Amino acid sequence: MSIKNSLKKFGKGFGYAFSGLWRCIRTQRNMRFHIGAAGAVAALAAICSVSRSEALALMLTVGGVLALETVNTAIEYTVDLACKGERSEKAGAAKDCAAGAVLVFCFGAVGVACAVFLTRINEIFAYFADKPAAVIAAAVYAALWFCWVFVCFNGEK
Ligand SMILES: Nc1ncnc2c1ncn2[C@@H]1O[C@H](COP(=O)(O)OP(=O)(O)OP(=O)(O)O)[C@@H](O)[C@H]1O
Repeated sequence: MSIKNSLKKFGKGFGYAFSGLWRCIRTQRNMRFHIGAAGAVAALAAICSVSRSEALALMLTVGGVLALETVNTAIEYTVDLACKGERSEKAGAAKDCAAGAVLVFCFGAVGVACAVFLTRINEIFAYFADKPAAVIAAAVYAALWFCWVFVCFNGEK
């Protein structure tokens, strides 16, 4: 295969990956929830000016949750394809186990977030206490997050 064709295929691979991610976002409420949570974590990290190692831990856990949710979606599609609409105990168990894996990682992510942010809770309250605009921005973010999770792309499979 020529280098030109190899490069073309390499580029196309990224396209397929982004298309998979976009499908996951459109079809999975949980994925949209995680993305909203990632935005909130990024904002809190900026407010608290976390250390480099804390930022690293947060980025790894956020990335892990999003990646695992994408794998969970792939497993759901594969199971649905294999079942062709039939119900089966094993199919249900496969989906439940995949969802359980995401849940375990989410518990870990919440642990990391607590370890980073709970020690700075006073700093966070102090930041919002004298900035009414920041409180309004947080409320608007929460409302948009809710719509992003429960209204956008509703019913897409
Ligand atoms: N083919 C199947 N056979 C048996 N149980 C299934 C099957 N498909 C799904 N289930 C059960 O239903 C649960 C939810 O399945 P899934 O994540 O596919 O969502 P859904 O039923 O399509 O609904 P939605 O995506 O709207 O939340 C699974 O975790 C599993 O327990």
